[in-house]
Amino acid sequence: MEINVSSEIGHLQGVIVHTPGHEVSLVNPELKDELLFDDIIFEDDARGEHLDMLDVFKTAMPADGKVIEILDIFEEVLQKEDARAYFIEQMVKEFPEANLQLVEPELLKLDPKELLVFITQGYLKNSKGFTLHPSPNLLFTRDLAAVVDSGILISRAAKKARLRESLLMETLVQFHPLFDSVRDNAIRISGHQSIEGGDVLVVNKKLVLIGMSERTSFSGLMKGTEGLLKSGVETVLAVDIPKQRSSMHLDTIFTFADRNECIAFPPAIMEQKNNVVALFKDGDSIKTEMRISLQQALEESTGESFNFIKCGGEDRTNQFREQWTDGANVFALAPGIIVGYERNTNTFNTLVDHGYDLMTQFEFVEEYGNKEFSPSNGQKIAISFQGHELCRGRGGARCMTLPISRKPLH
Ligand SMILES: NC(=O)NCCC[C@H](N)C(=O)O
Repeated sequence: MEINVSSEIGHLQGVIVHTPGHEVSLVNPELKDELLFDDIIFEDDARGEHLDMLDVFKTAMPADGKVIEILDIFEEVLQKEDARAYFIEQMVKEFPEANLQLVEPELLKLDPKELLVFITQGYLKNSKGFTLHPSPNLLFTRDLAAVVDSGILISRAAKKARLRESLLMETLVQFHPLFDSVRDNAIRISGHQSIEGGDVLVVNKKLVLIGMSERTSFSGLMKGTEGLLKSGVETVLAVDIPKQRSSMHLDTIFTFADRNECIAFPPAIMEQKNNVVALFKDGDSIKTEMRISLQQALEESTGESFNFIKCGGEDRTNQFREQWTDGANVFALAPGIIVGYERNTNTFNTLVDHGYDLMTQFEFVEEYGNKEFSPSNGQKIAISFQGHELCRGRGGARCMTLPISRKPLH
């Protein structure tokens, strides 16, 4: 499969996901805040909801489309002794407080399956009492990297609770053949810098948005921008967003639904002024220019107009409630074909006002499950799926997906 994503909405052909496993059952109420979950979640239902969501993806994708479970490809990588050694070495280095050097010889002896248990659940067989915290946020594969055109930017998580996922992604890119074409030019963020994939939105191959958020530091943003500008992107729009839990990434308050159509959380996007800086290449350095708003910046950079649909509709309380449960975090399966949590009813009603047909996940699978889904030009469908457990991890459909291949837009 060719790695290529040149928009947020091109027909999905390849996506990396993680269906939640036992690691989510290891989040206890005492630890949930440190582990970035807002509640404890029920594993069986979360898994069922996730698998149902994947059914929708598979229904909408072309016959040769691929939904890839990240632990499947990571297990393949861990068959290689040098990959196991590399990953363990990074873990020892990045988590000095965990004293992993004490169990390094045992870690090196683990078979791939046992190592996966250690990575996801923190549990080390035969080493009594030696545990790390689990990795429940692996569910949000979006934040591990961003494919931009035919390159990849590997995230470096801002929070310790997610840093293990960054090492996993780095190891995947280093060792899995899926990433052969992007390995050598991958953009990497080092040291104390941070950037997370939920902050990176690909408008087109020349234009990328990066959120300056709770999770993406200024130097992480600049380093990411430098790499993107070298790789052929012409403009990065840095979007300053509130640094807070409810909007920890740009994609929690802003996503693309169709050509020139987005869903936005009004208070943090539509009602902000002078919150966007355009970054371009200027010889060997980077030039900056202020922009009045995200809408103006998008329109000026593309020469096209954009329609911003309000997450939660007109009512203020609904805007806040539905942003909290990821109403603004939709995932596009194709231009105008989006999925989002069913519970965000006001957002769905607003989408209907903007010409979307509403379908539940079951109606969509029933209608298109036995035939190839080829979206016609101008067709708009908003597909709702149930995620009452999933949404307690504080992420929506876009957060749970790392697209690696989308058809180019014409
Ligand atoms: N792109 C996203 O917004 N991802 C959601 C991440 C949720 C996760 N519990 C976190 O706090 O990192």
